[in-house]
Amino acid sequence: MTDLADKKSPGAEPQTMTTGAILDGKATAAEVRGEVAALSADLARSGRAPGLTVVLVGDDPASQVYVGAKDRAATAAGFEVHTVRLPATASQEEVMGTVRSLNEDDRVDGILVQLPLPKGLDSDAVIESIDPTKDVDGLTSSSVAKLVSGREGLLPCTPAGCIEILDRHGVDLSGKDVVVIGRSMLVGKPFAQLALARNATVTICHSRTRDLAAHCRSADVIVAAVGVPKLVQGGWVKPGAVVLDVGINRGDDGKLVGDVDFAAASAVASHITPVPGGIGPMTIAMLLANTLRASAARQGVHLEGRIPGPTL
Ligand SMILES: Nc1nc(=O)c2c([nH]1)NC[C@@H]1CN(c3ccc(C(=O)N[C@@H](CCC(=O)O)C(=O)O)cc3)C=[N+]21
Repeated sequence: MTDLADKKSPGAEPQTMTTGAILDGKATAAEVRGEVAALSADLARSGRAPGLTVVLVGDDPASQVYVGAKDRAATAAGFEVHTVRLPATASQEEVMGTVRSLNEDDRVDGILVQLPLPKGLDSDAVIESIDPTKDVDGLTSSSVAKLVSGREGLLPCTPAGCIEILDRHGVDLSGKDVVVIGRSMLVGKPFAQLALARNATVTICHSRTRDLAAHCRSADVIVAAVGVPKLVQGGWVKPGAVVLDVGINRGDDGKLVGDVDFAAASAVASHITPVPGGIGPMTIAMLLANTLRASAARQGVHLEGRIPGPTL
């Protein structure tokens, strides 16, 4: 964690405003990945290393970048990683057939189908075809049902990464007013469920919300996950609030920008995640943790309690 107050030049006026601490997702994710790598080595000694297969359909440039990052991180953690590449013209049956053969492959502990799929493919049906015990993205209806009903299961990686970075910095959600901006199945809805399980009071805002700024101004924690560059302004953040920026928007200059105006929000927030270097790296770290968990379960090895990441 970097305290912004440390960056003052010598002799500067003492800071009277709330100074935000940057929640360093890159460093926190590295810590998680190190723990996963050590457990992965234990597992490899007693049986075999965790196996992750990523299914990439088409040639979306952003997806190529993300899949490359997942592959490198999983390889560095000692996993057996494979990427199955299918052309953008692949049929529904070809994609689902690929998933079914991975379901039956004993060396594959985790299956991740990179989203979004090319137009014309039914991604819900593809996701549903994943064996729930191998659903390291936590997106199948089986995983969603477990999350909503409070039973242990594989949690979606981005929301899990949000909780994990808070846990590792001593930020407790119990009793807090949490505002989630965005209602996607990948982030907004599952994060709201996790925050609820941590006893937060949760409001989910979306495109039809009448006064988003007012909701944000009253929030103790803001989670921005809509994909609108710099939507959350500094004046929307209550002094001392916690801000998690899940937005990954590519600007015209090619640079990444989040859903939060970081410069303005970081002056008032108590803790804030940057983009890049915030929730993105945590997402990948949680994918590794989920794959490790799935692999230990498949191999009948009890690592529970030692695997990083939130549980219900
Ligand atoms: N089935 C599926 N599961 C996913 O989890 C999934 C997906 N599909 N489709 C796309 C989104 C996006 N996503 C990211 C993961 C890491 C970074 C990440 O590490 N970003 C770096 C920067 C990377 C860069 O420079 O482009 C950072 O924020 O610091 C970003 C985005 C996972 N997703």
